[in-house]
Amino acid sequence: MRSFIVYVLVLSVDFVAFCVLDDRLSRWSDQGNATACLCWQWVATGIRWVLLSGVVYWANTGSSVVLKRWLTTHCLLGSLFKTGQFVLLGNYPLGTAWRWLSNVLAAASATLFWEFSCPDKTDGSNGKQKTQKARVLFQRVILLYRPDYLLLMGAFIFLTLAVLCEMFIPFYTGRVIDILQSQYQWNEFVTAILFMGLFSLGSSISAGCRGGLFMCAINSFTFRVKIMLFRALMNQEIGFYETTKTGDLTSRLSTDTNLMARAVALNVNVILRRFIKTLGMLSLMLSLSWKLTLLMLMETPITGLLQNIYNTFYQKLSKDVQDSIARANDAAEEAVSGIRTVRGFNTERSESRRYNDRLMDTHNLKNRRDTVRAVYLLVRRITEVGMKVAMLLYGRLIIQSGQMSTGNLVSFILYQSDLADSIRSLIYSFGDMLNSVGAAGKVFEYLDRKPEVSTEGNLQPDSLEGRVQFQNLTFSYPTRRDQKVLTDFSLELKPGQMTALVGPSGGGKTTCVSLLERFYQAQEGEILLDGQPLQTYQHKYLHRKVAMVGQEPVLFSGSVKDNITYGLGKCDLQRVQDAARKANAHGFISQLEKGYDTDVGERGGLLSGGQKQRIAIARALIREPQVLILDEVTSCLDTESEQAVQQALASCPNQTLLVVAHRLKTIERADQIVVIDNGAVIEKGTHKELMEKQGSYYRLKERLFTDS
Ligand SMILES: Nc1ncnc2c1ncn2[C@@H]1O[C@H](COP(=O)(O)OP(=O)(O)OP(=O)(O)O)[C@@H](O)[C@H]1O
Repeated sequence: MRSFIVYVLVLSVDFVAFCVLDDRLSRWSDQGNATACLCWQWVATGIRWVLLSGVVYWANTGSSVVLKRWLTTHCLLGSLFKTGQFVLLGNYPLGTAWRWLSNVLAAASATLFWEFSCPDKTDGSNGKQKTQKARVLFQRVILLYRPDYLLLMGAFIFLTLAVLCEMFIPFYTGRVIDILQSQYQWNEFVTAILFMGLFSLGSSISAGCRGGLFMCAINSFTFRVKIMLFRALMNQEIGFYETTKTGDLTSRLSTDTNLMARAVALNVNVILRRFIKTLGMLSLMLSLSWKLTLLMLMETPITGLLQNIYNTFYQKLSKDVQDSIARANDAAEEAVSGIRTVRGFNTERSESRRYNDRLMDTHNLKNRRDTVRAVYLLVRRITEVGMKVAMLLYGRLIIQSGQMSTGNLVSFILYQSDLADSIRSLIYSFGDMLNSVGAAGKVFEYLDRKPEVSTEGNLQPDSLEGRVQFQNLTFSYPTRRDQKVLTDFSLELKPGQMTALVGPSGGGKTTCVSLLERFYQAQEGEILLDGQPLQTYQHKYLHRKVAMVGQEPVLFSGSVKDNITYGLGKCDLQRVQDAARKANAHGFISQLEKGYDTDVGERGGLLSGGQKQRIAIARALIREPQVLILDEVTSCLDTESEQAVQQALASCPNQTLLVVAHRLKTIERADQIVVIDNGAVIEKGTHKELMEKQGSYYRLKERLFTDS
């Protein structure tokens, strides 16, 4: 309400001041002294500005930036407008009230333009920080381009050449028209045509070279960044993958790296090209007619405002479309990768519906985005036509007064449409560049991310006993920080001994294994291997010495041999076969069509669950680990295979063996059975001891192992 009163007060004071000052202005005008009129106009502007600022200061409206800007624009614009009018026409065709109203409207649109195009950077630190961040990101992208500087430099040279050549084509078109209109000399005409042809050819060749070099630079940049990003992602801890959506990661790798490459090469290409062209064309246009140029430049703020409003809406909607496409892709990927479950539960229709709904979202968003674009194009065309009409009318005037030839007007109009395109494209590319730099920000976020579970240890002792101590571990998963899975958990695994973890489902057995594999970092306590904290060991060394076979063994596409030697590089076949024999896998592998060279299919899809499990065991055994972890491995194995595997494991007397098992046979022969429930050890001992005790293990045995 207070602001409203202030605005009304300011407008009233302004109206009175305007009337009084305008009276004086009219008198100068009546005397026909245009120069004195213009000078008085500027003096009046100063007086009004001081007066209105005084009112705002007196009303103590705080630091209303919009009001101050409006005031300045409101006072200044009239004078600027009239100066332009004076320069172009030299008279004042409007009455006092109309002039005041046109002043108000012009100032309001200028303020709006100001607000949209240059959001306040001093108002809050946010805008400033954003710009600064964009600048830093941009610099980083440029630095990443370092290996391609030569290509970029070549591209920029061709860019400049292409633009220079392009600029002279309309000029010579106008000349040819002028020559044709006069009693021309044949050689004059041929020379003009020849120049036009030469400049066209030069522009095409240079543009081609420029495009090629830029594309080369972009491709090589994208290739490098993708590799860097993938490497950085591979180093992240498991928790990172649990908290980040797969769709996000793939879109960083595919879309954002491309956008980032475009940020510099394509946008800078466009911006520079357009900038050089704009400057060149402006100087050529000024030389043709500075009055027409001035008139034409009046379109720029309107074009800028339109483009800026459009960019804001369009970019937001484009982002929404991207997100919705990612959601639709997620739904499709989930259904395809879980097709067996989908079929098993007869959910084909509901999965199709889910995908359909998400696609529908994308479709609606795309429609909205395209409508915004259509409206923008319509308004833009109307503005363009309006400006063209104004220019032709004014052009007629100056041709009639002999200040310009027809050919020059044709050249000018050709330049004008090009210039309008250049300015629009400059504004768009600038917005797009900021957008692309935003994508770069997301890529850098992952590139800079330090994994929470460090892999930077460097301890690699020659011999390892394999004594593992879990010391007072407290742990909760990154996705559920408030739910403690292990509380003050302590346990020792002795070398040469087999420890079996048992307990009700969800008790925390697999969590212990995951911590020993360093998939996660406990919040409190630590795990020692031979008395040294696990994180001090070198990453590669640790995973050679501590090997695990998980609940659901994952194989990668490739041969059986590739999968067994996974991560070891070259290994001779004998070693591979020995490991396969220990895992009771050699028999079935030998019967496969190509033996160890047989392809296992994507994720090992061409093998049975038990076969995959045995290959996974062979993959762990070939490393001859000092600590071997088997997490419910035997669940997929038949009794015969299980016995064979047990025997093989018994043949490594010094190995520390940690087994999570549900089969009594596996557990019975363990040196130590540990019952885990609710993230804590509730009972410990040999099978015999625990049975005699008739505690948790005894009850668990009754409940869980009766099938054995
Ligand atoms: N990645 C995860 N993120 C969040 N919570 C998890 C995760 N994995 C397991 N949990 C939770 O941690 C608890 C312990 O799970 P854990 O897998 O260690 O149990 P378990 O004893 O191995 O069970 P099971 O015998 O069924 O395999 C459970 O409550 C489970 O829901």
